[in-house]
Amino acid sequence: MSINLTVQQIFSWATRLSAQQDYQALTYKFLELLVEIPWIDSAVVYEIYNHERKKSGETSIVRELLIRRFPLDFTRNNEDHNDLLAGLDHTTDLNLSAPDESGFHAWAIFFVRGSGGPERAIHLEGAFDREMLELLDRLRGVYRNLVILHDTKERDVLTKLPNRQSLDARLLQVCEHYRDHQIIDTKEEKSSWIAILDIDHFKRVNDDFGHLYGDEVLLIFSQLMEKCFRYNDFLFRFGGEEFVVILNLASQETAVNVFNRFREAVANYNFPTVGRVTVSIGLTHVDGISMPTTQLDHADKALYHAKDTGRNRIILYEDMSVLVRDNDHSETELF
Ligand SMILES: Nc1nc2c(ncn2[C@@H]2O[C@H](COP(=O)(O)OP(=O)(O)OP(=O)(O)O)[C@@H](O)[C@H]2O)c(=O)[nH]1
Repeated sequence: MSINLTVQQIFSWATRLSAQQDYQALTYKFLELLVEIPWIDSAVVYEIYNHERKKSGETSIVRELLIRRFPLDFTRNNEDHNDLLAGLDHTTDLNLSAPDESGFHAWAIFFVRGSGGPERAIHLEGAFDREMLELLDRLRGVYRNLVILHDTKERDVLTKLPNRQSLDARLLQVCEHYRDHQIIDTKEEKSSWIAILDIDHFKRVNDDFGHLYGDEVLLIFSQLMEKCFRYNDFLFRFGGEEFVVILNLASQETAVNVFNRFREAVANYNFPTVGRVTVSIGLTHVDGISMPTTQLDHADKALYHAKDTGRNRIILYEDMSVLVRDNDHSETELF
């Protein structure tokens, strides 16, 4: 079997991959190019997040793998990919099935690490000999360099969560989905919700303890988010002490409960040196009619109302009276 990929082709690949605007486009293009290779039958990318969870009532921390298949389908419940990646050697960059009598491997998994974002696993099926694997490793190197570049651009430096720029792209995708699949009844379990989460009196944390402790609060806060929300929710650092969550596959009641649970988790957490911290949350339904900026504006109005009415609470935009919405608007404009 001949490899049929020349140096020029690899160069053209690298050029096409580096022309992609973001991580999503890059990974779509990478998978598209891989399956064009005749000796590759299928190609899938998985994102692997290492989550540490404390079991309730126990003090020991359990490391739990969370694996997302690319691209994440937020309209479906978690598919469990842990089996696929269990038993692999995570200390090397390449795992292989046992070779057949001609020396070909039926599957190969290449890891991509060190980007600051999640670890990626490229799962290839087909028939691979040593020469092909060497070539694939070079392609992995090209992809890895570009993933590092995009993760640096699309993720927040401190918390490693996707940043504001990533939110804009993701929210547009979610809104477009609901434009085609409108959900009017918010009791529907298939709804999505957008929330802005703002740490209360964060200026005081900085003023009383210094910026370094402030940063530590932000970091722990982001880790609590990762522990409390689910596989198919999207988390972002919006900027400063503000974070955004797009919660998927939830009714109104579930959404309010989930955010309340998170609010309590923050209020009950003993932040090192700083002690107790609380969070206010403004929440709204992704309705499939409004523009993404309007949805964010609604969540922001609800957040303002939560701040105005005592903090450490959740306000649902849909529960606010028109009068209160308008009042908050005038305040928003004043500041
Ligand atoms: N340590 C740290 N502080 C930050 C960062 N980004 C923004 N801040 C600080 O966050 C604080 C936000 O303060 P305000 O907007 O006045 O709000 P607040 O004190 O949280 O009060 P409320 O939101 O009304 O409860 C400011 O002091 C910013 O300097 C950061 O990356 N690290």
